[in-house]
Amino acid sequence: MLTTTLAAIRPLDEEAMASARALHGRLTKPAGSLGALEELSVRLAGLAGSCPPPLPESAAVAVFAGDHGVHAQGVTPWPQEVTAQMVGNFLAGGAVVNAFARQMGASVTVVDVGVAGVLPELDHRDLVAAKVRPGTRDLSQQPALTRDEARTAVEVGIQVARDLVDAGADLLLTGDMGIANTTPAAALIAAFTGAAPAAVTGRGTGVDDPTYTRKVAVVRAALDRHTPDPTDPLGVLAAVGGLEHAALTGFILGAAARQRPVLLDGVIGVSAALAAAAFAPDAVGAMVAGHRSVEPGASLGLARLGLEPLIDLGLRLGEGTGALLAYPVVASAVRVLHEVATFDSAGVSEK
Ligand SMILES: O=C(O)c1ccc[n+]([C@@H]2O[C@H](COP(=O)([O-])O)[C@@H](O)[C@H]2O)c1
Ligand SMILES: Cc1cc2nc[nH]c2cc1C
Repeated sequence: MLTTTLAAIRPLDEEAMASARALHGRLTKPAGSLGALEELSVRLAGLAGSCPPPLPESAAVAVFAGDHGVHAQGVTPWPQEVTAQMVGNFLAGGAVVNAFARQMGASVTVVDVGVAGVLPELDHRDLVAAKVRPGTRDLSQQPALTRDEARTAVEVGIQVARDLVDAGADLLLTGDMGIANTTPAAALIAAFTGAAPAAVTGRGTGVDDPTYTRKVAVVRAALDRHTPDPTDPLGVLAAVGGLEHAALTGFILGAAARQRPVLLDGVIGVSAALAAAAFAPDAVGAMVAGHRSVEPGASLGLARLGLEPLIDLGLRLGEGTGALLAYPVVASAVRVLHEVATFDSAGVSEK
């Protein structure tokens, strides 16, 4: 499934992009006046292979949840059981992602790809039960996952993307939940960019100074132990990744293979995007950076991918919340190509 997905990922369609650029030049606005939205809409035309590209009308967030053996190293102040408890909160509709999704008219799909704790007794109809294993191993001591486990998690993400697209989703949004998951995200970003552990490691849920120092040391120790090879993305994900990071990698690849844009949320989505780009460089064409997380690794990773985030509100929540806030910006960028009059049709004089 991974191999066929990678084979289906194509470069952007240059002809559709040229048409979109030409159309922008005829619309009733000064050339370039929509800033980043213009190039975004051009790219989406290239992804869809048509101008205008389809207006996104059915956005779907997938929140991939997993736990982390590295939690044992004291890299976060939160107890591990919060991951399972928040999955319960997502299913009950009580989390920030649910509130934002209702605001934006998006669906929320919760995927248990590796929660260690016991999920609360709830209506689980909205839960995709795809646990690869109950949490990763401690990446500072041993590989977090076997290659087989990492591949299985990637394929969970591909399948979720396929199922959402088959059900009518035309825009996919990354979401994540996993106490301690900013530690593997930092390690992945360091592995793929070559940046120093201190440059990519952030304060996650809000760690104090001693915890931050420990977290940087843990990321450094993991990289020293495994020396992950950035040209072997499955090996990197297995050594220092997480189950939700691996599944998100597959989710992004699955979106790209079906020519659907995928809006990246925070640092976990960005770390997965780097892995996806290592599998298939053309997958970057499907990626849209939703927002700039305050995690330093997120900015570093986006710069490496050549992506500029659409919004910057100082968020560091995860769940898909930053991606959701950017959804109306993406839809507006495309709507311009569908609805705005040309100078000719509206009888507006050109300069
Ligand atoms: O999206 C982000 O950039 C982001 C930044 C900081 C924290 N988080 C969320 O917080 C959790 C991980 O934080 P931590 O400190 O336990 O590693 C996890 O559930 C993430 O979704 C997410
Ligand atoms: C309460 C809580 C909610 C979250 N949502 C995403 N990560 C989170 C981490 C915590 C701790």
